[in-house]
Amino acid sequence: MKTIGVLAFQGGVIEHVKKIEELGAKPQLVKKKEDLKNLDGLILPGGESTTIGKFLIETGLKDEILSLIHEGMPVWGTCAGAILLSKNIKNQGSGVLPALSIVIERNAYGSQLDSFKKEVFVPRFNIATECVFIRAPKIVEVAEGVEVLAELETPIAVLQKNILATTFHPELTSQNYWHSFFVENVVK
Ligand SMILES: NC(=O)CC[C@H](N)C(=O)O
Repeated sequence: MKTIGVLAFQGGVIEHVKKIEELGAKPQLVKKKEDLKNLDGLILPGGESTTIGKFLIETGLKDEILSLIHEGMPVWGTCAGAILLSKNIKNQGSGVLPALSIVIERNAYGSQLDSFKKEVFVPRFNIATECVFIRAPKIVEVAEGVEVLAELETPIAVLQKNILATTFHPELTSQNYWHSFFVENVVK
């Protein structure tokens, strides 16, 4: 059985845990270095990227996770998680786990009130998936080697080898397409 970690400092943790269980994999809450042992993949949930970033630095998890990602551990950042993974945050330097070759802009759709839901067709799945955007970032540039999996004017889901990032929250819908893509195809 695959074990999928969920970074559990803050944000949409429980929703990801439920999806992992639904798919028959084993969730593992990650709060300290020991929790990273024997993971097949790791999810960085949405929340507030600056807050989660501070926890990553204070606990020393930042360096551990970054080296695991460089060694090929599959990782998926949703919303704030995608910001943490970005090599370039527009006007703000880089994410705390700068592994993904994109430029991302925080809160690019406006305030909490500008949060929205949209069905977006995903060519790789050949189906439209429901996407929930909450104070979402926008991916404004992708480097060569980064595959765009879904777009809503700008890329909203990208894959670079073992790194998946979505600017929306699939864990807040009743669908499992994105979780099963991560667990079955990104985690091997
Ligand atoms: N839903 C989310 O994860 C929002 C991300 C948040 N706006 C940030 O910049 O960290």
